[in-house]
Amino acid sequence: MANIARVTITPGEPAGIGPDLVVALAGRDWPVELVVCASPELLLERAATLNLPLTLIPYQPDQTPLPQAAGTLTILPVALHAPVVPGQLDVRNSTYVIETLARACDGCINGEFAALITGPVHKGIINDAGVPFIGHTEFFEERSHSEKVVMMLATEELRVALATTHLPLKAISEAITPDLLRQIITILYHDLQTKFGIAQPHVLVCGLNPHAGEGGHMGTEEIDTIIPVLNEMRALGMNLSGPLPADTLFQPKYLDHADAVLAMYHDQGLPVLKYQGFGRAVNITLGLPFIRTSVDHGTALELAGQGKADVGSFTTALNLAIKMITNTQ
Ligand SMILES: NC(=O)c1ccc[n+]([C@@H]2O[C@H](COP(=O)([O-])OP(=O)(O)OC[C@H]3O[C@@H](n4cnc5c(N)ncnc54)[C@H](O)[C@@H]3O)[C@@H](O)[C@H]2O)c1
Ligand SMILES: N[C@H](C(=O)O)[C@H](O)COP(=O)(O)O
Repeated sequence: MANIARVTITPGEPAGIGPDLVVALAGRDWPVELVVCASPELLLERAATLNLPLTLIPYQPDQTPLPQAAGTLTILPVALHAPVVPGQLDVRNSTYVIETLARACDGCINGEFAALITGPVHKGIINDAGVPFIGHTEFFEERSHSEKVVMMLATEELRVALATTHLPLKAISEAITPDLLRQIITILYHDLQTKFGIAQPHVLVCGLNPHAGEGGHMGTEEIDTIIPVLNEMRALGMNLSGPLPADTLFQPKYLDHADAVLAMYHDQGLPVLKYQGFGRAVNITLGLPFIRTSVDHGTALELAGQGKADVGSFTTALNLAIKMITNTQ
């Protein structure tokens, strides 16, 4: 990396394991500056609870970024709205969570930060506060005025992107339109090339229905929508296989010759990915004007403040963001 990059981190839900994981990140040196958008009191309290050393360095945007030394984090303060008890959600802190995401996102859009790494939020409690919130992916899409973004989760061995994200099952068929598929495939293909350095990606595309529709006898979305769009995109030079039956494509025979799988919906692709690599997978938002990676798990409220949370996915998310910064420099 030519210059030291400055990346920003949001710990997510304050009552969850996010703060534990952020404090744990300070257990080693990092080659980038880690600017955490969070309450300083929250991080110091969680470090004390976990008996981990932590010194917070005030964020100074005008200073040249320095690599983060073990035992420290750089802090961009965001005030809590209520005291935090690990494991106990408090609706009053929902807007605090949104404020951390907004500040970090805006800093990425204006070039202040080279990447954003997010800890887990609790979607339910944010909505309970009256703030409509589907997920980080959709929040950053809207805030950055991106036309469309793509959720992709990845381990060292497998990448799974989603055509639709946090939708109820009954809404999925209608959501999979030719325009959506064209947008998703274009972004996936482009970002595999530019952010992952794969010159000619090969993507396996799942069907929507059992047996990829069984020739139209178990659903017609493949014939009506997916096959025509894949043919169109192949004519543009993209290496796409499918639509393949989702129950049998996740085997080495197919995966060994592919760079990513495109699943039609959340629980078609993510259970396979998380079975294969939960705890070391990364959630990446493709199509944003900045790099955003995240953990593969949720808030795990029952583990907060106990020293039992595995920091593997957060560490992998940060390492991948650093690699992506290098790939795009
Ligand atoms: N990145 C995110 O913001 C994100 C991702 C997934 C879920 N969520 C949210 O998290 C909340 C809880 O979701 P859930 O219960 O379905 O999933 P969860 O990931 O919080 O928990 C699922 C299981 O995995 C365990 N687990 C999770 N992370 C762990 C870690 N780092 N170390 C050890 N064990 C871990 C939990 O103890 C639990 O048994 C929901 O509100 C959901 O929307 C957020
Ligand atoms: N769909 C993600 C998962 O299952 O891991 C998770 O809910 C996080 O999504 P966002 O990054 O959009 O919040």
